[in-house]
Amino acid sequence: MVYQPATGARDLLPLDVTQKGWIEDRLQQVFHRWGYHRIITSTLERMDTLMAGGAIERSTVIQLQNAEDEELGLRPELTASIARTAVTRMANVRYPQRLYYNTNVFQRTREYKQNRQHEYYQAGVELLGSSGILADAEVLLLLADCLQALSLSPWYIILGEAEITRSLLKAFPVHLQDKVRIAISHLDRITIDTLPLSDELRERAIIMLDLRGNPEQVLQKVTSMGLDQPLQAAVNNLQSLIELLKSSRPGIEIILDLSLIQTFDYYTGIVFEVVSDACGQTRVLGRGGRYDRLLGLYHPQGENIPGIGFALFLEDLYQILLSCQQLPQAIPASDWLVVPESNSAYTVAFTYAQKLRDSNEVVRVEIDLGGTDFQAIQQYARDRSISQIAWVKADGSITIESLVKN
Ligand SMILES: N[C@@H](Cc1c[nH]c[nH+]1)C(=O)O
Repeated sequence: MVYQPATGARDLLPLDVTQKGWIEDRLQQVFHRWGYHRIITSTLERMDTLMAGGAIERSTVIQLQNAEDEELGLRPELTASIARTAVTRMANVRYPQRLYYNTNVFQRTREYKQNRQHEYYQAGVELLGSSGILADAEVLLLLADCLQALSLSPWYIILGEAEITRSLLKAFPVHLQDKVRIAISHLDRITIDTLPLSDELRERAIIMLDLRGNPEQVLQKVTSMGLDQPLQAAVNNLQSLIELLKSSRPGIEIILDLSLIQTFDYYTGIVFEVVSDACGQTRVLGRGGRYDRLLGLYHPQGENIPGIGFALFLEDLYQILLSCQQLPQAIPASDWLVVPESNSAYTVAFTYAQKLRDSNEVVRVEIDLGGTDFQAIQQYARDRSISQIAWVKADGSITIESLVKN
């Protein structure tokens, strides 16, 4: 019998881990440079926590049952868990809180008409306790820094605003809102033409199809739709944010898309995706947005604390960086192979290897475990790109052999 991993689960081998680590290290450095601290929440959550935001479909969660008969699920994303932790476990902290994570998530997808479970990795940030465009801009500029740290140009941000989009959709009959939304987000003019809408509403849907592209033009178009005062204020806010981003990071590419709707539905302000066209691939590398009512759902007194964040998808980053040939092609080589030349040289070999390890924080030292001859040991060291062999004799004498790198 061959033991397989669970369907959709994955094992990462040393080279995969090296390559994933290369991405994670760069992202983590950026998160640290912006003053963010890592948080680790539980992989398992109660289903009611996961679903509280009303954002997660039960069927997409991999569920478990424990002895206490609690309904549990594997987290499909991190924002709900971090919101829960923040308001229950970090009750007396000062805001803003700058948190980041780098971890696995699980989502059940219905590929090939089967229920398949899948494990993915995400790295992201949540900035809690600040509303307003300064916090929005911080998170988007931090995202830009992440992309730069991975040298993934060209890339652009697709920016939307959940509240504006929701308000624009409210004009449509409730039972058609979803259809209109999906048609708009798929640029599907044919569906819009065939839906039972009044001429005025059809006209509105067609204008909405066009609310995507150059920010200045889109803002002008939406303003011309005759918005009420709160909606116009949200549009003005978006305009100020875009100006701030453009002046703080000249050259940043933003596509404004007021039909952008995210999978998770807890967003109350800006929503965004980051897309890269680097190395002949177009990929959505991450997404996020502002959620000012989510923490209130978990707060014992229902107090609302604003939040904004994003998640980057490590698999997509990996795929695009692989085609850019930017990822390490091998696992890190050891620096030393310490070879006891006889049974009585074991102690000396361990002592010498330890001395090497203690001399330098990043040195990698292997011990030869015996059973092969001189030539096989040299061949092993060459194959593994080990740069030096220390031949150790029982009398304590050590001969160092440097291998020329090929
Ligand atoms: N958790 C969201 C991304 C996000 C982080 N913060 C806000 N939004 C997702 O996985 O899509």
